[in-house]
Amino acid sequence: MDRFGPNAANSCPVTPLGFLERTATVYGDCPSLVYNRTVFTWSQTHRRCLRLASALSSLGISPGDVVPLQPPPVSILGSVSLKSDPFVSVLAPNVPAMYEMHFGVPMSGAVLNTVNLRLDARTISILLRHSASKLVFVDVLSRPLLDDVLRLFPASAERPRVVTIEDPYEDAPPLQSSALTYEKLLETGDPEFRWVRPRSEWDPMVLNYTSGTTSAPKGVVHCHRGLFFITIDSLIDWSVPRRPTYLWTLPMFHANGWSYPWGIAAAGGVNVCLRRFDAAAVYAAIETHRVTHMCGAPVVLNMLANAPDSARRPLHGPVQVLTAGAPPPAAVLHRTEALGFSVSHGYGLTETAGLAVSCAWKGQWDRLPASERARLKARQGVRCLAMAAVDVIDGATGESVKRDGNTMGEIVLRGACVMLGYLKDPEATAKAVRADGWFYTGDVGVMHADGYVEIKDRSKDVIISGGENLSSVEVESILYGHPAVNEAAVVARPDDFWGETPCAFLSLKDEASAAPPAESEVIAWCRERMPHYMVPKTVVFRPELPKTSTGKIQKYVLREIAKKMGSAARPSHM
Ligand SMILES: Nc1ncnc2c1ncn2[C@@H]1O[C@H](COP(=O)(O)OP(=O)(O)OP(=O)(O)O)[C@@H](O)[C@H]1O
Repeated sequence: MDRFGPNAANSCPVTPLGFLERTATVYGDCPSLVYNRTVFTWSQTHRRCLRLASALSSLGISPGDVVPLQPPPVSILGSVSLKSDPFVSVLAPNVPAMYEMHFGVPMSGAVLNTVNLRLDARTISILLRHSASKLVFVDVLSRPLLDDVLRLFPASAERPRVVTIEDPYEDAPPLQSSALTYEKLLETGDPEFRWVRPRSEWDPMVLNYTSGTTSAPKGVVHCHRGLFFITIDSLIDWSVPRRPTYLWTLPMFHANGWSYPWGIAAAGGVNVCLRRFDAAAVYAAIETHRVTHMCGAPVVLNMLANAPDSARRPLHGPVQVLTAGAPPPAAVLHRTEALGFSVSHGYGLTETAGLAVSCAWKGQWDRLPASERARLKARQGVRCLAMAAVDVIDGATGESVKRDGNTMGEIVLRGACVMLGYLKDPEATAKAVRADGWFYTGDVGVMHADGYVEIKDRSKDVIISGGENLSSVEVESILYGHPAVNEAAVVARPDDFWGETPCAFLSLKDEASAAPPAESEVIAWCRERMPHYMVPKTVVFRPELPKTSTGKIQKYVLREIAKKMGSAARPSHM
């Protein structure tokens, strides 16, 4: 047999950036993006992204061998050298420029860093300095936030150049005429620019900081190859057809919107951009644009399911909703599906750039009662096609746990979309990506007999009561079934006798405010539905539960509150 290997024709680096050119050829006249009254076609989006790449490249950002055809006027761009640190950060909601940057920035050879704009100024200033960003794009409404961020830079630190993204639909204080704006920058770019292809598919393409749910955010770096695989996988796994109408309810700054900016381009779909949203805005956008697809954390499903009648509109047809990012309680899935949404559930991390595992649906499950369907759908599922493997392993032995849906272990993953590593943090990288070939997620789960994985907790959230490991997620999912409960989070409260006991923090639905349940009622309700050791011994009502900027409940904040409560009085009845 001949010995074949890679050759010049089959080993060109893969990248999701190439999807744009193809889509502009096929769907050039079709709408690519809608934002208020602004509508672009795919050929316009393609040219705008090339302009952006060209303009950035003239700032000296590209690897050095690309000469811009029309050098921009120096007076507009000033002088800035981005050669040594090619990170370009952006602080913006889901507006057209944010979408274009997912192509235009890496097409210039730079690495895109989308910063969560709900973070506080201190954290953002740390992230910008950590990534040594030399250029920051900022949404016009976030200018005051960025000013605060820059004020926190030490006097000796180099400040990034700022480019403001204006918005004709928003009232914002006028900018100085000398200010560099996104559109001015684009005007300097060449729409025929030959974009900078990666020299290797392992070249970094994006940097994303994790949500900071369990600790300080970590800078996750992904390469072209990983993003190419996850993008294609995300389309196949969710069965996204050609030309979907996709509503941007998931922030693009959250793990690059699970890689759907590139995915919707690949499918030639319409990106419906929303700067801000609530239930009424989402229902209205679905009706106006005849949305077919949208993504959101379970908190978004909860918002849709618990929306007042005045905010709701009947759905025109099937709307596919993909949820991930936190455990979706079965009760919330059930309620959302009852409204006509077709919900798919997946699991992923910033470190996998999107969904690596999904609850692949089996036809025979359609015949089950709705509550049973929701229970099955709340499981995280099986590996997506492009992933090599997922397993749940015992921390001590490194062996797979029993497939009994009961034995807990750490969820580990292997596949092309696993990150390159954490920026400037070799220690954390080595802890997460180990020599045994697994990426350690830090999530605790079980493997069911049918090969489906289910998350039981994050390792830091597991409650150990009387020596028994107790899944806070399981208790929460039952609490979500209580008719008065809007949101539930269960954390450990220290206990002199049991070590820890479950403490439930609840926010109630608006309609329950007239006759809110008492703590004892909730406890009694739980005792009828779960083993006694799992029943919360304390119930705390709050108007709202604290959340991270990506909508995840901040359990560490609640854990601190529970810790301060000290040990509960020793129960006599257990
Ligand atoms: N379908 C899901 N069900 C349960 N949990 C999920 C699901 N999808 C994601 N998660 C949780 O979200 C985590 C990934 O979230 P993300 O990458 O946004 O940062 P974070 O882990 O919240 O923040 P940090 O790592 O800084 O604490 C997973 O490790 C898991 O705990």
